[in-house]
Amino acid sequence: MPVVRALTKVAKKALLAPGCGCQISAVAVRHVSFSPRQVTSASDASFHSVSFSETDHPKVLITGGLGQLGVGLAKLLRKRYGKNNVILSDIRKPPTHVFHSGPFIYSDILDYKNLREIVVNNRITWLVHYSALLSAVGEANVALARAVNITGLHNILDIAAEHGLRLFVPSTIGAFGPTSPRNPTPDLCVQRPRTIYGVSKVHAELMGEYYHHRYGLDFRCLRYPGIISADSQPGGGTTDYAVQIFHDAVKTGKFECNLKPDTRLPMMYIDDCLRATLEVMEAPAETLSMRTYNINAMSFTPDELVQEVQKQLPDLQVTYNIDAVRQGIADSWPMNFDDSNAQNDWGWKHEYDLPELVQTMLNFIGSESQIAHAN
Ligand SMILES: NC(=O)C1=CN([C@@H]2O[C@H](COP(=O)(O)OP(=O)(O)OC[C@H]3O[C@@H](n4cnc5c(N)ncnc54)[C@H](O)[C@@H]3O)[C@@H](O)[C@H]2O)C=CC1
Ligand SMILES: CC(=O)[C@H](N)C(=O)O
Repeated sequence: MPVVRALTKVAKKALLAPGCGCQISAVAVRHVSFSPRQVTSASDASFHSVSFSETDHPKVLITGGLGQLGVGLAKLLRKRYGKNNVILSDIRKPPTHVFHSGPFIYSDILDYKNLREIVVNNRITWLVHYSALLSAVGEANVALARAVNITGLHNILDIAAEHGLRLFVPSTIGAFGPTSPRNPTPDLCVQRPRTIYGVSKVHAELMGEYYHHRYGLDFRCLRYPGIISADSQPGGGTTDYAVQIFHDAVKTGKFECNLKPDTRLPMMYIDDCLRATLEVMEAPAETLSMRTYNINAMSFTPDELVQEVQKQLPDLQVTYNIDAVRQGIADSWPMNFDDSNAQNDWGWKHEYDLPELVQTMLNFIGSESQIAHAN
């Protein structure tokens, strides 16, 4: 079956799925083979370039891949689809071990033509779009955050639509604001975030869903909680304290927390986050009643985290020096996340709660620091 016809069939099916805005299906299906961006070559203007057969391994490109999450995701996907089928990209220079662990390529998401060239030359079928400025660094540089998180996303959406890619874009607890229900926060509710990061992520959710309905783009999005990892550093967010505490506890026995002790936020261990990403990317389209899902694991305050860490390291000393910007952001975010739709639709279930998280983090960082001392 020619690819455009097949895609039209898929788009029709998607449009007829529950929650899909069926009343506009005739219009949307009629437009499914048009590219959202005017391109110079007529051959680029439809979904002809790459077709993804379910029996093949996907060919994956990860943007912003040198941040907290990208290297871990590449490792997981390479194990599953083969080393050369997953390309990491970023604008930074990769550390030696990352450079030697599989394909890496320079890609600035603000350079549309370069991005298109990478997708075409490498016959990319899945795109995981991780490039972003996070909440705290975004507030410190709004113009750059707007460019990377909004203009960059437009490039990604257009390239994904033109080349028939399956596109994953993460959203965040930061896509909610002070007028959202905070305990728990459901998938569908008021979203009026007060950070450029949150505004850009709501924009990404809405644009991705619009391209899905309008052009048949296979857009998939998870709203991540704050992610906690041992072997990668966070990139300037509000939830970073929950990673830093482990490093400081092991290395110095002292930790200065920049959020108030009773600030409750949803959090997740990185292995759960990356597995959820893989699972939603592999989920059959017909199981997805929505295209943007909350995912949840645990929820804790700095005080609760400190108490759990002190069960292992009783001498840990903690002081509080509140960062007004981060505290303001945290006070506007969800305290608990409702992920029942992800559980019901594609079987999401987290594995790590607070005790397992703390044990795993301390084991990892403790053994790393022993190795460092021995060398
Ligand atoms: N880490 C977390 O706790 C959470 C992360 N997320 C989302 O997951 C994604 C990945 O997050 P992290 O790895 O933590 O972010 P990060 O801040 O650690 O890494 C982002 C990467 O984007 C790259 N980048 C910046 N400008 C770029 C450009 N013009 N072109 C290409 N790359 C560019 C940076 O060099 C950096 O390596 C982001 O979209 C973030 O919003 C969502 C919720 C929680
Ligand atoms: C929860 C996030 O999106 C991120 N970690 C941040 O704090 O900005």
